[in-house]
Amino acid sequence: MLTGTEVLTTTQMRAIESAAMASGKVTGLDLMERAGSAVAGQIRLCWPKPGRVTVLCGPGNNGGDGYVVARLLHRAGWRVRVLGMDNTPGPDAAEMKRRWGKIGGIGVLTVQELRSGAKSDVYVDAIFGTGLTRPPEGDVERIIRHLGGYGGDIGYYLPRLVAVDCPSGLCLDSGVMLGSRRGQDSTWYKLRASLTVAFDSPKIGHLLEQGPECCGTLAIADIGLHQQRVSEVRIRKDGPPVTVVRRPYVEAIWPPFSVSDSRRYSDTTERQAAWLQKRDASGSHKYSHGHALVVSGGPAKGGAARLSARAALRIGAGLVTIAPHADALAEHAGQPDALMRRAIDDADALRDLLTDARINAICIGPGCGVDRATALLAEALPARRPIVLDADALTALSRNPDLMAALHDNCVLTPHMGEFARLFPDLAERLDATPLQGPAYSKLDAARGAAVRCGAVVLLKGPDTVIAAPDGRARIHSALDLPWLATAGAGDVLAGIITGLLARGLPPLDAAGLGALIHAKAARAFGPGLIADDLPEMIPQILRETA
Ligand SMILES: NC(=O)C1=CN([C@@H]2O[C@H](COP(=O)(O)OP(=O)(O)OC[C@H]3O[C@@H](n4cnc5c(N)ncnc54)[C@H](OP(=O)(O)O)[C@@H]3O)[C@@H](O)[C@H]2O)[C@@H](O)CC1
Ligand SMILES: Nc1ncnc2c1ncn2[C@@H]1O[C@H](COP(=O)(O)OP(=O)(O)O)[C@@H](O)[C@H]1O
Ligand SMILES: [K+]
Repeated sequence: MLTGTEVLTTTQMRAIESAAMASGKVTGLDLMERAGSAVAGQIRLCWPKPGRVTVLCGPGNNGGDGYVVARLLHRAGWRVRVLGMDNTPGPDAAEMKRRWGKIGGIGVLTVQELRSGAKSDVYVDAIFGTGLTRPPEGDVERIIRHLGGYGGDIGYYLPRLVAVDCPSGLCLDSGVMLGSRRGQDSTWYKLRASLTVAFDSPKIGHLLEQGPECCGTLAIADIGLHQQRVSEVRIRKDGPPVTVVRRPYVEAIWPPFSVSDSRRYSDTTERQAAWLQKRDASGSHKYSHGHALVVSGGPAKGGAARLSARAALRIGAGLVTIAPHADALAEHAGQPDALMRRAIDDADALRDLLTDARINAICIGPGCGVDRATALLAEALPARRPIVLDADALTALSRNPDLMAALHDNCVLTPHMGEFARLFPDLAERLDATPLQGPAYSKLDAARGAAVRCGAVVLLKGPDTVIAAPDGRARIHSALDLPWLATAGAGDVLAGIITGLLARGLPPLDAAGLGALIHAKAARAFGPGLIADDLPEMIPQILRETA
């Protein structure tokens, strides 16, 4: 269910590039020409009238792409200034530098040089790309700070920064600026490109943490590496052995803020849409769409679970039962009438209820209370039914190693960062450390590490939601355009949507991925002013619009 676009690590990208070259069908120079040509093409699409451009070229192949951009924009009538480094680049970059050298000069890549002369309409950042290994320092650091607006005038009115592959300093495996403290509004530097042109596929760092904000609009250019998008690679007889490691697979199911081609993301087929809308022949009566049980808590705590239950109903679970403590049963007498109610006071009562094998998905945590969640999880987990653990259930887990050990691959954990840190403190600590080396430890690494450790699907919530399965498959859902989704109860609704999808029979990773997508689409469709109660009510519209 749901096809996103494949996301690569920088190692995978390099392996694909090497395999392409080893196949003899393409040279490094060809790829560099195509990459530079894609960037120049995007610049001309965005700003058709030739103007002044400054191209900043670094020491490696990213810089090589920059020299191509300079040559092609010059040919298109732009007034081009190039600043580069006095270095010994690889042969392809050296050749592109030489070709540019026949057309124009190369200034020194320093802030003084950048500030001298006429201002440009467009600045092209071709300093570092996938080869960044450590925080920028020296002249390069000063240039990046300057471009980021901390160093002077250019940054403050620099609307047209175009990044080649990524804004320099961004680690494409994690989405953090190397050397910059995570999670804080960095006083270090933060480049904000208006356009980033990357090659073949998005990389992890384009989608996570600071990546989307720094990249601006993300355009993914096809540079003809399709033949390498298979796991088995044929090598020329005399070529070096190349292995392309392409599994486990990571997918982006929603693009960050703004991409040039959003059709690459979150496709549902006609058959999947029909299933979501119940137009197919999958069910003839309510039980064929499953029976979800949403465990609730004691008196005055029922709102959260009711949000979950309402969402499970709206996403199409055939039946939903809310199960509070008997003392709170009366509170649940109101809307929606479609909801069934059944008191559960203790683990014995839950065991009785679970003798009904038709209950095929459970949601536990929202408004449940930690002690109650602890007791009921001890009963529910060994039943091995699909189950979503959120809120108080996650706190219960973090306090009870026995419960943690009882998790299984039908479980979906939905922690936000605070809950994640309680559950997996060592992983959270690694994430919190200032990244000084690339590839930096990422949210994806953390979610995957957690999923492997606990043997369950882990959905780490945030503006960039990462979902990982114990077998290594993962999905990334970036929703930076939805700050209004950070509202009380939004997580309870998400837990309910996922529970409903589990009840309808989706496997846990798919239920979590599709749940995150529908949840965000509902928030996007409602817009600012959203409260969590609005989210379930938007689901019918989202289902209708699913193509
Ligand atoms: N993959 C593809 O399909 C294609 C890739 N292409 C392009 O190649 C780019 C990758 O090129 P790349 O590997 O040469 O690395 P790049 O980003 O230029 O930087 C590496 C250089 O910087 C240096 N360096 C690193 N950190 C540093 C620091 N903090 N401060 C100072 N120096 C630092 C590092 O030196 P070292 O770490 O060895 O000391 C090395 O010299 C990729 O982003 C894309 O634009 C396209 O041309 C064609 C298709
Ligand atoms: N800035 C943001 N932009 C987009 N989505 C966000 C943002 N902050 C949080 N979210 C999403 O909102 C939901 C909040 O869930 P949670 O933290 O559990 O809140 P609550 O416990 O109040 O329900 C999650 O789905 C999360 O991914
Ligand atoms: K760059």
